[in-house]
Amino acid sequence: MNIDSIERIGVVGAGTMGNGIAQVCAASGYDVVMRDIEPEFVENGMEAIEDSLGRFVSKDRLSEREAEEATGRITGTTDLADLRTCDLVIEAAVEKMAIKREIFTELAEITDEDVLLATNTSTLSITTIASATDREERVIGLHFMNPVPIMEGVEVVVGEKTAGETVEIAHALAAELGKTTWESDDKPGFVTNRILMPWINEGIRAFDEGVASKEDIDAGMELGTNVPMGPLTLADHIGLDICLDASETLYEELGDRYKPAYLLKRKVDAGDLGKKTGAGFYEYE
Ligand SMILES: NC(=O)c1ccc[n+]([C@@H]2O[C@H](COP(=O)([O-])OP(=O)(O)OC[C@H]3O[C@@H](n4cnc5c(N)ncnc54)[C@H](O)[C@@H]3O)[C@@H](O)[C@H]2O)c1
Repeated sequence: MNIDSIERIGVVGAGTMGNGIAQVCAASGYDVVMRDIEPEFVENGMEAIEDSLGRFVSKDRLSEREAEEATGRITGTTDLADLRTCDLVIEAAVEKMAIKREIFTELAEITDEDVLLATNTSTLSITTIASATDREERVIGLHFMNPVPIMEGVEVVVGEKTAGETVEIAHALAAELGKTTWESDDKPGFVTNRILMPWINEGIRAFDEGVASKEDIDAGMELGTNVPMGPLTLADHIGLDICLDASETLYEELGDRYKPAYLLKRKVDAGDLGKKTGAGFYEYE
């Protein structure tokens, strides 16, 4: 198995992330089979893809024909067995360990043994998901960012038993989709959500405790720290259920993370205050 042998990609889940992943795969020339549990969810996913491709066409970033061809490469289904001929599967169903494990067990049963199984989980352990299969070395985290067609980054998450070859294919696939990757070990929340979720929760808490209006909390973070969206707007974009599931996993695994970091105190005591002293976490000329 190598990147050139991948022609057909299965996507499990047709929600916010699943339909975005299906879209970028199809727009990059892959045949896609997208599965959800109800016909209505599959239809909604297909509509979201058509709308999104339409926006690319109206901004001259895609021709009408390319958009039509991309849509034509996607088949919707409610039957997981329709993914049996896929060369690689990306799971983007709900953020529940029991459901993901069930899906992975079934995927391992229906697909060829060398097929790579990736999960888009935000926080859950790749190793635990992989252990529901008989091919742990071929299971990996491919954590796309929302909205998938717009965001350039993909986090590659390496489980305890993920093989080097699987990691290589994951990076190569992301590159084929026009994405840029970074790698994380299989630790709760990986790089992104381990840092993002406490930030979102602190924004929600600040609002709840009357620090400022929700508009002013978002404006403060946007204008004050140069992020494109404040925490409350971003939480709405991600989906509050997804944020809660992710936060619960982090809380369960990592506990109270709000005390000043030990390393922060040590750096300050050492006089490494950042750019102004020439060294902080990075070194400056
Ligand atoms: N929303 C985000 O910003 C974001 C970003 C990165 C990763 N993720 C992760 O991506 C995954 C999907 O999140 P989402 O935001 O697309 O959620 P969503 O609620 O929009 O969509 C989830 C979809 O999965 C479907 N589903 C449930 N059980 C299924 C099954 N057994 N088989 C197939 N489909 C099933 C649901 O019907 C729903 O349509 C989660 O693991 C989430 O943590 C989300």
